[in-house]
Parts: sequence; C-alpha cells; structure tokens
Amino acid sequence: MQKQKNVSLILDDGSKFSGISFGYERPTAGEVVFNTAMSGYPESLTDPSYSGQIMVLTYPLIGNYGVPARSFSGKLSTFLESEKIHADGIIVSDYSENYSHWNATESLGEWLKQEKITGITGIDTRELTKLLREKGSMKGKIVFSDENEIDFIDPNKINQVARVSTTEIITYGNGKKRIVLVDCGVKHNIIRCLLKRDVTVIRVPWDYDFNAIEYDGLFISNGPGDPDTCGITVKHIREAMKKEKPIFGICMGNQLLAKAGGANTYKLKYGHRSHNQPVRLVGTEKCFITSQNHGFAVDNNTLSDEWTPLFVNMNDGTNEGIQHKNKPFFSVQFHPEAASGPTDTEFLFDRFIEMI
Ligand SMILES: NC(=O)CC[C@H](N)C(=O)O
Repeated sequence: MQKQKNVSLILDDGSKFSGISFGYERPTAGEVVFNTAMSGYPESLTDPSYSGQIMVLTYPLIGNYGVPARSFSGKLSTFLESEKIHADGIIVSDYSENYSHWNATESLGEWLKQEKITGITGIDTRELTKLLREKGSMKGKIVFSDENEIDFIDPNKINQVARVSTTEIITYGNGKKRIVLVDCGVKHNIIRCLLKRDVTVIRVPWDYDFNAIEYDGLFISNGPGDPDTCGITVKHIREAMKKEKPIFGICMGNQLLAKAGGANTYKLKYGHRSHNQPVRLVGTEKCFITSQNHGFAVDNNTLSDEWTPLFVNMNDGTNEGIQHKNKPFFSVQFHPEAASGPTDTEFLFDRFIEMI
C-alpha cells in the first residue's frame, strides 16, 4: 500500500485543518471556495472559471464514479469542459480510490497526479464550509511540511482570464449564422450547445478586437477571477453594442455586458457554486433550478434606465441576468449549458439564435 502523506490546509484567518494527500504532492495556494453539488467533479475541475481557486466539495463521498477519458471529439473535449484541470486544488471529506462507472477510465487521484494538482481528503468539509459561510471565501494554502512552504495568493488580483483564454482564433461548425465567441475561459459545453443549433462559432481571445469580424451574433463566455480585469473586453463590447446585433453572455459574460452598459459588479461573500440555485424570471412567478459557479455579481442598483434585471436569485435576491429594454442584448449569471447540473434553462440558447 502507498504511504499516505499528512498535509495541512491553512486559511488566512489562521484556521488549520489536517488531512491526507490523494493527488499530486505539491503545496498550493488560492481562494478557498465551496461547491455544494453532489456530483460533477470532472466538469467542475476542468471549468476554467475555477482558475486560482481551491475547491471544497461539501458532498462527502467523492471519487466513487472515477473520471472519464480525456479524449477529444474534433476540437472539443468529449466529456470534460476544457483541455485540463483549472482548479488549483481540491478538498474532500472521504475520497474513494475505488470507482465504478461505465464511462470511467481512471481514478480521480490518478488524474490529479498526472495533471500535478493537489488533492486532500479527510477534511470535515461541512465544518470548513460553515467557516467560509460565516467569514466569506478566504485565501488558503495546502502545505506538506512547513507552513511557510508557499505564500497566500489572492487570485482576484491576478488576470486569470489571460491565463485561460485561447491565444488563437478557432472556428467550429459551418452553419449559416456566424457567432463570435469572446473566450474569457469558455466551457466546452457552451460551444457544444451553440453548435447543436447549427451555427458557425468563431472563438476569439478575450482581448481580441472582434469588431473587425463580420458576424451575426456575439457571445461572451464565462471566465475566472474579477470582471474588473477585463476592461479591454468591456471596451470592445461597448463598441459592438453600437451595431445592435444580438448579444448573449453567460456568467462572466453577464458581468462584462453589465459593465459595458455602465453598471458595476461587486464580490459576493461566498458566491454561488452548486446545481440547485433557484432563479426567478423577473416579471413572472416562473422559477428555474440552475447550475452556478460565481463569486462576483452585478449590482442591480447601478443598471441604467435602458437595462432591466432578467433573473433574480431566490436565495439571496442577487442579480442573475440582465436584458436591454429595446435592443437584442441579454445575459445570465447562471449556466444554461449546465455541465454539470440541470438543463432547465438550455432554451436560452434557442432564444439567442432566434434573435439573429
Ligand atoms: N463562471 C464564471 O464565469 C464566473 C465569473 C466570475 N469569475 C465570478 O466568479 O463571478
């Protein structure tokens, strides 16, 4: 049997938790955030929006269904949300090295080791989450011997989007309608959802001036870190708004579209990361269960008269989407592409394509 290494999780308020390493043996630091979904660790770990973050899973049993193949279907991952793991570490309560699933090809621990990502088990993730709920998301580090092995890092002070966005233009599909996709750290299921609707997707880097491209619709993706790091993207979106072609944004895309419209964003205490976030369509009693992963939010009070909130979070009343009152621009804070999570709001992709 392999020797189990004891490791410590240290938070910047001085709290310390002891656990056992089950991934790559490397100290790591980042923002410690919790996710209350019961499944979906392969998708969440490869979601670029987790760049700079150490993910705590509250569901206790993790690893029991293994990890799918890291294969590609054309230019997209067959089962995952990007080419690699983007989270900077994972914290679980009860890691299961034994796995069973028709689609699994390796264990979570094996995958973490290959991708050099730290994983720790044996932590009371419910106690840890209670702390993060009381004090808010905190900086944290996982160390193997000495507490000073690595410094705390505030990932929101670093341009995470520049770390994960494509550096070249990539084209997918050959449908008649041409969508420019601004890649702030796009999840592959967003591209799959667009391609299912028979369009051409032109994926461009986050800071690329796409206004020179001929397109029918503009899509702004999800992405990691503080939306304030994407000033150049906001400038390009503001320019694009003059063309009055349809614009759809998801998560970071909601925040950047709001900023282009003159509104502000702020950091939530501990964010929304789960599969069961209830949102209400403003002006109706209709509620949807959504998949979410964000730490920042649009401040409704700063929306100009031209914009209106589109969805509202039923748990805390925060903004979950915006819509322009007379132009075809809208965006949502949650993930209609799911992956993982419920697909109740996938119809929003149809709405975008119909607008074109
Ligand atoms: N998934 C996302 O696009 C997240 C957006 C932003 N990084 C936030 O945390 O709010």
